[in-house]
Amino acid sequence: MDMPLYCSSLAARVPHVSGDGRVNNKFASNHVGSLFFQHQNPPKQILSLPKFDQSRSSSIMEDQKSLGVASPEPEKYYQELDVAVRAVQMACSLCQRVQDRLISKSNDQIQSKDDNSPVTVADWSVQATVSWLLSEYFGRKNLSIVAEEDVQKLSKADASELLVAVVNTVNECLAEAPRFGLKGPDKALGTSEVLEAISHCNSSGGPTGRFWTLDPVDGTLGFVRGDQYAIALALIEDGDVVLGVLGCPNYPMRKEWLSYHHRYHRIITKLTPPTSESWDKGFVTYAMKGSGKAWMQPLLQSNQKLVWPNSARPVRVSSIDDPALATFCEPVEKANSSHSFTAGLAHTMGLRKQPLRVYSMVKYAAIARGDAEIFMKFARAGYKEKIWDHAAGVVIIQEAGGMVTDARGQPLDFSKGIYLEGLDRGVIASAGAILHDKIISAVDASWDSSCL
Ligand SMILES: Nc1ncnc2c1ncn2[C@@H]1O[C@H](COP(=O)(O)OS(=O)(=O)O)[C@@H](OP(=O)(O)O)[C@H]1O
Ligand SMILES: [Mg+2]
Ligand SMILES: [Mg+2]
Ligand SMILES: [Mg+2]
Repeated sequence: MDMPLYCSSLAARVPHVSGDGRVNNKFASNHVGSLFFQHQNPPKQILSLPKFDQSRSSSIMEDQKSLGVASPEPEKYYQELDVAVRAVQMACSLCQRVQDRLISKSNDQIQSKDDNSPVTVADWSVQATVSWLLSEYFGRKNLSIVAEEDVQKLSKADASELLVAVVNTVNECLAEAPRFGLKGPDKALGTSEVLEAISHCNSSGGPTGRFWTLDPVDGTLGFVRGDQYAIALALIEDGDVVLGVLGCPNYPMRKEWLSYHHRYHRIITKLTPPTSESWDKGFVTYAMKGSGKAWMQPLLQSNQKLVWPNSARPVRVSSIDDPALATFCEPVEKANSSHSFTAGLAHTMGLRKQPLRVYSMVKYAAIARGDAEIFMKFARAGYKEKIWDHAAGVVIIQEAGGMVTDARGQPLDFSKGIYLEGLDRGVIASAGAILHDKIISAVDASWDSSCL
């Protein structure tokens, strides 16, 4: 039986890092477990690290060798991965609560940004919560985060109700931190602390050093429609995505329900709407670059405590390489990706199944866990893809055995700031090289006659 990458608990002793980045040695008292070891020479910000199981590490490294995967330093990112998975679990729980409220009563917690795209209490609240947690664990001073949202709208005079809703949602979520094995604040955060946590995520990334990238709610349109959405967190070092964590709170138990759309279900799927019990399954999937493995763990239920590895199991891409048997997914909105172009590609390469149109990076998760074989996105000319919309999904698919490139077969470049600069035409993800080559050839054959 495969084991998750590591199985220590972060929960035992956590340094308290104050707002200005100083560690004040105040350890959490309300944590579960005690599997920590003390570093001989503690690094500046982090005084304790999760216990690293050396015997497990060797077997991971052997697995990697047999897969031909170059092994990086195995324990380098374990603490980051541990905090990131727990933070995304918390964010999933936050989003589920907010989505339930949004769906049950229409209210003004859905706003439009300047580009007319939606943003909600959940987008700002997740960004504040994850930013606050990362600051606590890794020190605010050296923490760089590139994330989607800013405080412009929230800081306006007429947004006071919205801001109160965000502050309350953040505090409601952070109060639950101990259940997820993390330390929350000693007292509820004030408005300025919440705004500060959101606006701290204003890094612009780049080719050197380490930064996180966060899409607090990816597929906000799906989120407000009660449909699929994802929470995406990745760590990028010297331009490479080294960790990816994707929370998919509405991922259904049966993959057929992925194509279920609340508004159109009768016409499109002819499936009976799933009950909330079976619909709201969800999971968090994650991977560390070079490990040769990707994992998924179920969402924590309201009566549970997160005990690592929380029943994690490995995920692997599909072995299907015959286009006639493959399923491809793409964005729901035509405005985000040309459906007519992908329909032409599908015809050219012999894809027979109907496209699976799903909101958000859930599409990346679907490929990683073998529920679909291809993801394609061809945005209109002039649109520049942002790093937070792809980083987590890319490393998870790659470690699960799949491929992600642009339409020239080049890797996506996360080293050029907030955009995927130099992206050739579109993003293609697949379960393996045979399908991938066929898609790239089909794009080449169809591109000149397309209107993109
Ligand atoms: N015009 C245009 N073209 C291409 N892409 C765009 C465009 N506008 C927005 N976006 C980005 O698409 C993200 C949502 O992607 P999805 O795959 O979920 O699209 S869809 O809603 O299913 O159609 C969405 O992410 P979120 O804003 O986090 O939802 C955007 O970053
Ligand atoms: Mg997004
Ligand atoms: Mg978003
Ligand atoms: Mg958005």
